[in-house]
Amino acid sequence: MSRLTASYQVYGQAGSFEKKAEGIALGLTIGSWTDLPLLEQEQLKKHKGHVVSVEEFPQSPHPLKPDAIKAHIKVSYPSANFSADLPAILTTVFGKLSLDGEVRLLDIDFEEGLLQQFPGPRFGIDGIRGLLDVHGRPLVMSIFKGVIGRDIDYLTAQLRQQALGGVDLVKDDEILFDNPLTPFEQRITAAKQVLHEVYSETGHRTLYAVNLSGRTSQLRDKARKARELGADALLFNVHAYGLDVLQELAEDDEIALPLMAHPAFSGAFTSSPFYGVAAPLALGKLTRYAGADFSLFPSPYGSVAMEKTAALALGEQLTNDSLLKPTFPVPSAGIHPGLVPLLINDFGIDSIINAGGGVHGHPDGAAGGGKAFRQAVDAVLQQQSLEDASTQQPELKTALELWG
Ligand SMILES: CSCCC(=O)C(=O)COP(=O)(O)O
Ligand SMILES: [Mg+2]
Repeated sequence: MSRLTASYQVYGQAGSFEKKAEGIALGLTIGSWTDLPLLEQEQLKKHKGHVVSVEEFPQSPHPLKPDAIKAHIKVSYPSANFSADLPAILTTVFGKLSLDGEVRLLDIDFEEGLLQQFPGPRFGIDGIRGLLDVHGRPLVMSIFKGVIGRDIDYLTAQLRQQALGGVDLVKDDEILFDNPLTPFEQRITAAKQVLHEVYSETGHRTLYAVNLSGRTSQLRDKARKARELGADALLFNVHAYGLDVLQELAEDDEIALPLMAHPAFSGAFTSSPFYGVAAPLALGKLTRYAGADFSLFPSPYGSVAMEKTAALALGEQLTNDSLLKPTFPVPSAGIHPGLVPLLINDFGIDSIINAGGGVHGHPDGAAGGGKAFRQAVDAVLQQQSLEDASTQQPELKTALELWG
């Protein structure tokens, strides 16, 4: 019978972890069974969790509890216990356990048969590159900024400047919801027109990811309408809605648009070193399994930084060999052109350089900001230092003078 294996981090006294692990394996599956008649025990055994391993780390004491050390526990669960969907899987491996003191879900290992039940990205990295016809370099994305309370003319003017800067994608800020000044459908049609104009003038193609928002029951129809209107991609605050909602959108052939997962709200359950879910699992593996073509997350060196090993592991989960297509890693927040060499070094060419303030805050405006990023990318690919490249590239020079 196939099984699913979950890895946990716990703290406790050395030597206490086998019992703790058995408690999890039993507690999350058949509960107490020892007092039941033999026949029933046999029947229930098929459904019991198994302790796979227990590893103690005496060199990692708890920072606040003198007696406690860290341990990793692995428990496997029979797939007969759950249906093949993320709500059932998450409830099985970390349902009530998530409420039971200092325990953190580090990873879930899906066997191939179970993994095949998940869609993964519809487009993946190659599919997105194909839409843009951009290969061999990281993509550059910018974010609308300061458009709340502004009308559609303001939004399209800002979009035009971003596209003229040569960025490959522009996304809504995740905090722009449906509103009377820039309604969802009008954003799509107006953006389409502007981006077509820029393409006619310059030959440069930019895609726009509109924020799919509102009540869950409306999302499918809104997303289908977006497709009818010619939307390029959908931004989605997946962790505010839940991964299964993303999966529903990803599997819908009448939507069939690239899906961009925003990390909003995920810090609430990924940030603690003691509780919650590890970011590489939540924003990496599971976001990919549920069907995101892009996953945004805090880079290790921007304004909202994620610890570097976690950010690198997250990028790895999005792109490693799998039955499923890879998801574009989008390390974000506080990004400026001076960080491009680090970003490419850490996340590779198959990643997206994403900036809001680093584009709009450029003294030459958003067009200048976009150009500075593209110039920084070209310099890195030509193995030139940004300083050297900036002698020939005025927008990059200005950005480096401003942000370093
Ligand atoms: C925390 S990752 C999400 C990035 C994001 O949504 C954003 O608005 C970043 O803006 P910035 O001005 O920091 O580039
Ligand atoms: Mg944002």
